[in-house]
Parts: sequence; C-alpha cells; structure tokens
Amino acid sequence: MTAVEQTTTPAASTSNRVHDRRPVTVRDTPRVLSIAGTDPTGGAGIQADLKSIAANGGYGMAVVTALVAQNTRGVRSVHTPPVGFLREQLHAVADDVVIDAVKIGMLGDVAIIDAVSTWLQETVTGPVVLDPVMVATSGDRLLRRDAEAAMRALLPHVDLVTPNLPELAVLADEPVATSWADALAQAERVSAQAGVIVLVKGGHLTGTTACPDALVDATGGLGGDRSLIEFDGLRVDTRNTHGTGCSLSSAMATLVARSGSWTEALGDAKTWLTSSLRHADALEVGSGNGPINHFAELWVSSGMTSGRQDGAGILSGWWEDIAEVRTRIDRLPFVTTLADGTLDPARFAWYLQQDAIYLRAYSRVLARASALAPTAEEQVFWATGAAGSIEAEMELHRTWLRTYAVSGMEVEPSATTTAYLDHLHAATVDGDYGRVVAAVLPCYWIYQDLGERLVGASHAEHPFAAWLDTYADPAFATANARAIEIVAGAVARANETGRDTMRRAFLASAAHEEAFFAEPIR
Ligand SMILES: Nc1ncnc2c1ncn2[C@@H]1O[C@H](COP(=O)(O)OP(=O)(O)O)[C@@H](O)[C@H]1O
Ligand SMILES: Cc1ncc(COP(=O)(O)O)c(N)n1
Repeated sequence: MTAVEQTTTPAASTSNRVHDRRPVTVRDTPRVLSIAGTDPTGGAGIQADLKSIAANGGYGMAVVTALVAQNTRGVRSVHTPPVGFLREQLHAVADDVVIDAVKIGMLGDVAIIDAVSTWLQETVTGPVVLDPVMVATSGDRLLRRDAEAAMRALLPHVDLVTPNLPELAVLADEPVATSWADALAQAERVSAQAGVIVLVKGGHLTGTTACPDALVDATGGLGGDRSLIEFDGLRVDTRNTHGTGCSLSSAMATLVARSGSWTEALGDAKTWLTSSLRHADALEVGSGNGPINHFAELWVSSGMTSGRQDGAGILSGWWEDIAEVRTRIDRLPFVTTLADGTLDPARFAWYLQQDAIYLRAYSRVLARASALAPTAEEQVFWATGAAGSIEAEMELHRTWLRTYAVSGMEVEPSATTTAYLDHLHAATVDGDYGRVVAAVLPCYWIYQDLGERLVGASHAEHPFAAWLDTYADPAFATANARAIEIVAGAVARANETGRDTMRRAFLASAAHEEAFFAEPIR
C-alpha cells in the first residue's frame, strides 16, 4: 500500500507544556507501538492493543511492561521484568522502525513510568496517547498507589490522555465526578494544568442509557478554537467490556496517525468500538467480563461470519438507525421551547389534549401485547403498562388540562395522532407479538431518552417545571429498560422475516413520534 505522508499539527502548543504537541505524520498504515501489560486471555492489555491497532488499519508493535496472570474474572498476580530490560525493548524497536504513534497502557510503578517518560522525551516524535491504567474492570489494582503522582507528572509529556472517571479523579487529585458535567469540568482543569488533551470516557456513568465521550483541550486547540467536543453514544447492554479502555486508546493512536485529527479519530473510534461491543457476547470468551469483538465488522463485511447478533445488539442497531430522527426531535420548536420555558401555553394545552387521546388508545395496544405475551411475567409487564397509560390519561384530565382550562374530551384526534394510532392498531391485527412490542417501544424509549434532557432543563422558576419533573420518574426508566429487554428477547427468537417486520414497525413508530412532537408548532 502506498503511504500518503503529510505532516500536520493537530493541536496548538501551550505554555504549560514541557514540549509542543507532537506533529502527526499521516500515513495509510501507521506503525503504532503499544507499551503495556499483558492479558493472556487476549481481551485487555497489549493483546487487545494489537487487535485494535490492526482492526483500525495500523501495523501494531508491542513492548511489554509487566506480565499479568489474569483472565476475564480478575487479576491473580503480576510479574515485572527488570526495568533495564524494558529500556532494551524500547530501544530495539526505535533503533530499527519509524514509530508513527505510541499508545501507553499499564505502567505499574514509578520506575517504569520514569523509564518510559525518559524514552518518550529522547526518542518519540509522533503523537503519544496515554491510557492511565490504574484499576482493572475486575477491581484489581494495576498501578501502585505510590505511583499516582508519577503518573500525573507524565501527563505533560504525552498528547492525549484517556482516563475513565475514577482515573480522571486521581489525575485531578479530586473526588470522582458524579455527573457528566462535573467530569467535563474536571477534565478541563487537568487539561489546563498539564497542557494535555483529555479524552473523557462516560463508560462508568450510572443511571443512564447514554455512554458519551468527549475531547477537552483547555488551549482551544480542537479546531475552530474549540475546547470541548462531545460524542453521544448509546450504552450497549453487555457485561463484556473487558479491555474497552485499552482498545479505545490504541484505536485513537492509530486513527490520529491516519487522519491527523483527534476529533475525526474519536468519531471513527467510537463507531468502531460500539459495534465491537455489540458483537462481544457472540465471542463467548470466559465467564467474567469478556472481551469485545475487535474484528466483528471486518468479519461480517468479508462474509467470514454471519453477523448474527444477539437481540440487544440488534436493538442497538435500530436505535442508531433512528439517530437522525432523535436529533430532529431534539431540535423541534415544541421541544426547544418546552425546555427553555417560552412555549405558548395554548400550544402546550393542545399537545396535552392530543397526548390524552393517544394514551387512551396506546393503553389498548399495550393490553393487546399483554394478551399475546409468551410468559406470565411479560403479560404482567404489558398489562401494568396498559394500566399506567390509561391512568396517565385520566391524570392529564384531572390536573394538567384543568390547569390549562380546556376539556380534552371535546377535541378530535389530529391527522398526525390518527396516523400514529392507525399504525399501532395495524401492528396488532395479525397477532404477531414481536410486531406489537416493536411498534410500542419507541414511545417508551424516545420519551425516556428525551426526558433525560428535559429534566436537566427544569428549575424552580421554570413555567413548565412540574411537567418537566414528571420525566424524572425512576419507575419509567425501569419500565423502559424492561421493555427494551423484552423486545430484544422477541427479536432474538424471530426469524429473518419476523425481524424485518419488527424493525419496520419500530422505525415507523419512531417517525410517528417525530411527527407527534412536530405538530404542536408548525
Ligand atoms: N456498555 C457500553 N456501551 C457502549 N460504550 C461503552 C460501554 N462501556 C464502555 N464504553 C465505551 O468504552 C470506552 C471505555 O470506557 P470506560 O469504560 O469509561 O473506560 P475503561 O474501560 O478505561 O474503564 C469509552 O469510549 C466508553 O464510552
Ligand atoms: C494489562 C492490562 N492493562 C489494562 C487493563 C485494564 O483493562 P480495562 O480496559 O478492562 O479496564 C487490564 N485488565 N490489563
């Protein structure tokens, strides 16, 4: 393959740094060195790095810092070769091969950190990504506590650092951030202090279906003088997340050396990582937190594997298929004015009336799902949803519609409401459980997802505070998660035709959701 070489400087330098950010020599197949510990089960550490580099189009090389006896369940012991031998490995590579990018993983102790830091300063001219590995997914320590200060001191010598939330707290020398906004602020402080770009990872956030990541550069060097670029992502429902941090940082080192842009690199890395997580369960490696499937996309596209996914994976795909619908819903005037409080109360009242009509019919469709359910538990779940839906309709009349001095019963369903309800009723006609539950799911899922953002807009003086606060009901989040699981189970049981019918029902309902939110303000 011909190398397309071009030197770029992806980010500006800063006075806090001991060196200017290293320029990137862009190459089709960059030669990427991982300096990290081992995982004999192949899911994390240097074994994951080599797979990640290859999957993202690089030539992988590996210098081992420590040998770790671990598996998907945990770490048993660590053997650290003499630090002089680490130096010999580093020099052996650098004396012979041009290194286009470096990824650093587990360092373990102060002596190793110092040796790597010296070598970086003396030898490396390409971009350096540091994954500040401290604790494995299993909870075992991989960095001695007395080496945390040395890890902080290493930051000014690298270009990008990729901490998870607990690691970010150690780098900032502060308590662990409890919200995404706090994590971004903490990353800004670390970036300003050390002059390094911080890739903040949302994998450890709790109580949300989102899994965001962000690039933070206090010097505003992210292009267009930006100091923050966020990447939304959907959390894949899997326990097989062993080595995600290792794999992401190696992918970043490889992709920045291919494109010259940290932002582009993260966009591509996240898409690839999400897909690799979605195919993780199919690998069936180990009984603990198993590895991700680094080559899933390549294997499927080359016809090597069928790409048969588990139900949750298929649903994540549907959710991504409606990403544009969700983005458009977020930007609808009804939604933005509801969030900022400028929504015309008459338009709100009209929406509530249509919502009441919708809920009454939706309740009957949920009752149909209950009637068709294959297990007693699912029967109860949908019946409970049906009851909740009709109760919500009555509550609208008792409270909201009274507050807004209108009587919902006089109002006719709009063409949009009618079209949505016709679609839901049509999904019930042939007694196909999968089709019914796929059709009702967007109402749960989109409402829950949008609600998470609307709750954030609420405050004591907000004119719609009482309404926005209803989105925060944890029972709804639980019901949404269960509805997703049930539909995932149904799709896993369905054949190809059944899956296609379910997907079409889901996508159509999502489109009806958009129309429903668009209608109050045209
Ligand atoms: N369940 C998940 N679904 C989708 N992405 C995930 C999931 N868990 C982690 N990630 C992503 O994997 C990467 C590593 O995240 P994180 O778990 O925070 O770090 P670490 O593996 O270092 O503990 C991030 O890009 C994060 O967004
Ligand atoms: C050698 C080594 N390096 C890093 C990790 C962290 O893995 P994770 O990405 O799951 O936190 C690990 N378990 N082993």
